[in-house]
Amino acid sequence: MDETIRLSSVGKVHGSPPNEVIALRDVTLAFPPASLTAVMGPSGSGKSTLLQCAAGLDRPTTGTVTIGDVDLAGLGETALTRLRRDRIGFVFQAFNLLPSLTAEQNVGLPLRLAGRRPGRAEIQDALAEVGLADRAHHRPGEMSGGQQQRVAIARALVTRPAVIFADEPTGALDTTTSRNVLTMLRGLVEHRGQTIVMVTHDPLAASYADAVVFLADGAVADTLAAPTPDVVAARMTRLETSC
Ligand SMILES: Nc1ncnc2c1ncn2[C@@H]1O[C@H](COP(=O)(O)OP(=O)(O)OP(=O)(O)O)[C@@H](O)[C@H]1O
Repeated sequence: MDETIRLSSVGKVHGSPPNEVIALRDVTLAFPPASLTAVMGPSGSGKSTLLQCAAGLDRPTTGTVTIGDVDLAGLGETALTRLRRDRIGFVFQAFNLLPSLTAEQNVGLPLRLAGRRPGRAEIQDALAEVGLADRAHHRPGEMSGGQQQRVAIARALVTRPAVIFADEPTGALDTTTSRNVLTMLRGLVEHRGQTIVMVTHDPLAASYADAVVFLADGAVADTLAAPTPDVVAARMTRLETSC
């Protein structure tokens, strides 16, 4: 089953006249299965809006978003909520784990929200995928930042989503820990065919991606395959100085 995520001529206007802000302009992109895509761009260039529209958290003003052959615009609120819950995983800069729950309970949360009693094996599998099989009974406060982010990634994986959207997943981590988390994300793409779309400001993080999409003023300014940190940094500098 082809589960490519496609944005076709997506535009997004926030607010209403006279305070309209055009956040996305005619964005056409595809995120193919088993790929890691980095989304970069200056502050206010539309990265978060792009993620929100691609994830069905916000509806585009114009254009379409499809996951495989499902057009998100054709879904009512209930169906869209179900699609987000079952087919999309989210990872955030601040981990967003519940502090009073163990790693195992945090990872099981999306299944509980879907009305299912989580199976021990599926939670253990998700924790093993992020190298934390032995931490199932620890609470977030008993783990390092990198370990907490790995629990959050296990939580995103547990529903076997078509795509994981990650908003600055290494933004709160030091360089060494970031590298570990990025290597792990890369491994999920290579070994289990996971599709991941990651917003980042960090050229090093972007260099782990298969492709980088650069946004400027709401439009795709450039794309780069096989990125290296130096080339990414140079393109970012060029974009930041031209806006
Ligand atoms: N709810 C909103 N209402 C009005 N304007 C908004 C809203 N959300 C975003 N914007 C505007 O849309 C534009 C794009 O914002 P967005 O948050 O997508 O950018 P970004 O690239 O993620 O920025 P940053 O890197 O600073 O987080 C900005 O001009 C922003 O001020």
